[in-house]
Amino acid sequence: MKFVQALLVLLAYGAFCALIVWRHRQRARAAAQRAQALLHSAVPGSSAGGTLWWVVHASQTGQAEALAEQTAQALHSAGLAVRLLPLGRLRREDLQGIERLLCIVSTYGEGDAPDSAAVFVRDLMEARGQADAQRADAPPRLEALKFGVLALGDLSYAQYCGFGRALDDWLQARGASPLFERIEADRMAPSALLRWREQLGTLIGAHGVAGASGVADLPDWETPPLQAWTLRARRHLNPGSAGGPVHHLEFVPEQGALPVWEAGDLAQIEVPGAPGVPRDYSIASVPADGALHLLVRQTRRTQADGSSIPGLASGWLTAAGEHGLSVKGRAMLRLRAHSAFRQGANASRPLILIGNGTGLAGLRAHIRARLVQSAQPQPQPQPVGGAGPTLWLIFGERHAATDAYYREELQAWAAQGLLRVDWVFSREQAPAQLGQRRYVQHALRDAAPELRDWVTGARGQPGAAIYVCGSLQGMAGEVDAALRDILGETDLRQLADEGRYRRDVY
Ligand SMILES: Cc1cc2nc3c(=O)[nH]c(=O)nc-3n(C[C@H](O)[C@H](O)[C@H](O)COP(=O)(O)O)c2cc1C
Repeated sequence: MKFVQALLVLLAYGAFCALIVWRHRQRARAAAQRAQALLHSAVPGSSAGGTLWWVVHASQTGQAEALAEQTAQALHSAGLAVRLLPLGRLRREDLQGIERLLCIVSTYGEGDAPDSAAVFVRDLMEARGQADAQRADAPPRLEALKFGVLALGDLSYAQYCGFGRALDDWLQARGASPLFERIEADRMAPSALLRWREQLGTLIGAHGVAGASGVADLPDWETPPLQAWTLRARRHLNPGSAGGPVHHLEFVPEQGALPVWEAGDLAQIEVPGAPGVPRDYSIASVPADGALHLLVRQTRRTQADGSSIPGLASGWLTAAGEHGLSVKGRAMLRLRAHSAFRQGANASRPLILIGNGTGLAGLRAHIRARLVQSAQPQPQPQPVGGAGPTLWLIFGERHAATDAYYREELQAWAAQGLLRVDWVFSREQAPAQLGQRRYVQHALRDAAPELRDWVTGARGQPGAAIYVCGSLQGMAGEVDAALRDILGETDLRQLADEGRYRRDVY
């Protein structure tokens, strides 16, 4: 009897959990569908005069993009006509006809625009030809435009909110007038996001349709809560390395099933010593791996007396004991969709994956996603041999003996013909070549003809997409220069515009 009762309770609990998961998925799907409906398409609004509200985002890791989706949704729910798109897709002709514009933009590099806005900066913000306003490339005049800017940034950078400020200044210099003072959010500060929301409320109050729902009714506006995850395993991948210790970590949720994410997404982790300042890490696995994998290098901070101690977040993640996270210990974590680095429309293209150091994490997730896909039964027999692998990894580190992370699995996939791996070790040169270190950009230049074949589709496969993950300093800039030389400036720009050149750099 007791057994039956227990079974019934268990079944009821199981059904309850399933319902919660189902409702959560329904809501997430509905939110994604709403955002999709707004993307690139004007939603017919019933506002007086039918003014179209343009909501644009410039985002590297998706925070500005998510806030722009929520902003667009709020306006739409209030009965306003809305168009949502990346700032990089805003054309000169569009801009000249716009009356209302809301910009949510982050800052990267040293006060620069995110990659997706590079076209806008180059073609519009840096346009010369002031002397002759009739010229096609003259900076536009925007007297009819009223706009608002939400600038995302991080106060620890010298050029705080550099791009948001530059965009604001540029719009005003072109004759546009601000609807309200620029709002700056230091590391997504809730107080700043609240001010943005209040400004939206005011705009909606003034322009929205009576009776329509507005900001207050919006679901999913808040950042999703952190969840408790358990560190299931940790492995030191580079003992004896000249570089900082690199660890492979595996997390599973403390309760419930593994949530869904895609290759390219990020995990945000809050470290006990730094509440409210979560750190982003590229996820190195896909859900089919059964756990969330991270690749973390222990960094060191120099103290006032010249001695160095482990970095707050990386130190905690990579050490057990009192000041660290032990295996079976708990970490508070949330997943962040990073649409700019997902496969998206590149799902059936070959991938060229370029990175260094722990940048291998994001690239490994893409490789694993493809292997999971290829392991599933295919409706059509896949072409065997002939055209060769559809994944090409070009990975740079220091020493072959210590720093070839995931060597066994990568080599196994290479042996199966699924993957081409080019290892580039910078400190393996013969003594005579010392001082001429070899990095991924050199490997790219050496393989230029093959790279062109991959990208143009000359191998009998669709043209490849290029993904770069790793350090901005040194690697990403040099890789970009090498790609420009190999493929030509215009073609590389075209690839970026088509979403076939994507970067996750830090
Ligand atoms: C490599 C890197 C460089 C950054 N440079 C700056 C900067 O110069 N100024 C600034 O205010 N914020 C800077 N940030 C912080 C981002 O702007 C901030 O994290 C923002 O919330 C990211 O939004 P997104 O997810 O929409 O790209 C930088 C972040 C990274 C990872």
